[in-house]
Amino acid sequence: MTSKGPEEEHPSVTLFRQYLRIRTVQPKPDYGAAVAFFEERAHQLGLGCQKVEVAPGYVVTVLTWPGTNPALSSILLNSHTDVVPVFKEHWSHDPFEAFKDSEGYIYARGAQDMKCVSIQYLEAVRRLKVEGHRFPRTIHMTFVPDEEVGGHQGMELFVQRPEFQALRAGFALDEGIANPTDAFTVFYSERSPWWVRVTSTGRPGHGSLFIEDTAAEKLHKVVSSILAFREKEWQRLQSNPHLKEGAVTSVNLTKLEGGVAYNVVPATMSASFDFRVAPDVDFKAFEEQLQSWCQAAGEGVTLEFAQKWMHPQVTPTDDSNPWWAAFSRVCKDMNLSLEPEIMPAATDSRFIRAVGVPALGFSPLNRTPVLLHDHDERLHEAVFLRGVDIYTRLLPALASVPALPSDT
Ligand SMILES: CSCC[C@H](NC=O)C(=O)O
Ligand SMILES: [Zn+2]
Ligand SMILES: [Zn+2]
Repeated sequence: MTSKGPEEEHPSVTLFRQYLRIRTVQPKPDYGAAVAFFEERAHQLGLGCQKVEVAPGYVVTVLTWPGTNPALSSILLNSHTDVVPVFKEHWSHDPFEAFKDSEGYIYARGAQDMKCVSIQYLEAVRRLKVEGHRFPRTIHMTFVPDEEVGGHQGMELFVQRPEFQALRAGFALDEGIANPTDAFTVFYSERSPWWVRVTSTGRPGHGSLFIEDTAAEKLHKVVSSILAFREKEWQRLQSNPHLKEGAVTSVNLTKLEGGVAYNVVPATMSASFDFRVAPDVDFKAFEEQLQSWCQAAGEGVTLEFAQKWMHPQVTPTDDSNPWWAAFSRVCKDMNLSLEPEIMPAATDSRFIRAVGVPALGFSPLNRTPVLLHDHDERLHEAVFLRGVDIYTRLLPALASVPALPSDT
């Protein structure tokens, strides 16, 4: 694939690169610049623009293209504006310069996750508007803060607000993950994040003695139980070619804390785990399992949750779901092959589905190595532009889904 010279760059690519240069990087994203960028887009495209401050300094920007039949529920196109931090020394190019190499690869934090999608939505809407189309259903684009740190000051608050209700969303698209093959991955559910800290307390004393009932011994037991469970889930995934990563429960030990000196046996130690619980798990039984591992380790071992998502939802991927029918029909017509999966990580889709709005996680990026959150995150401009084509076909179909019982 060759790229055009800068003077011939496709204007959608130029806009994408402009957005990539806005430093909405955690932990201190420049949200003000992003909001101003989308307000400007609304102005240029002749779209409605609403700013909803869900928490001080956390604004959700909503761009609206009204449909011809306001009685129908709307299509929600969601994207988050923040991006994860970088390790600059590991990048071939400045991650906030949106450098394009001679082959057409654009290097930038957010190139895949998910600034591409925000601009692809906008450019598809622009094309359709320029061509003079109108569709029955209203299309809302929401640009939300805070997803990369859990969405608690973003979509989680927004879905509870009257402004969200007023959008009357019937169906949503949100982010997916790139696929290195010819196929496109589409996510119909997500694993639930459970962040668990196990704290063990025990007898302290001199480091030279055989102290009994130490915090470390008991913590070790819990760690062993949990890592044995991890191995079991890993084997289950490995041994069944039909299972994808998101269909089993994963866990990683991500933090160990405690201790003050080599020769002081500490009274407290803790271990933190990032669990991602598969949607078909019995959540109550699973929590009891965690508690019983703690109890089995001995007295004084407790657990607390830093995240505990309890509302997994599945968006049906069969023709009983008219949104899926419309989505998959377009993909079929365009000869795109789809791989429906459960999202291994957590996105804002979980908040959308939890308030009863069916959602698909879809980033139209095939033939692209998975580089989200990685060094040298990049996207080829041709793949980006193909994604605009795909939304240009998807939006008319979704915004023309005939009236549904749920619309009334
Ligand atoms: C559990 S809130 C954190 C959300 C985060 N989302 C994207 O990476 C994730 O770790 O999945
Ligand atoms: Zn993302
Ligand atoms: Zn991310």
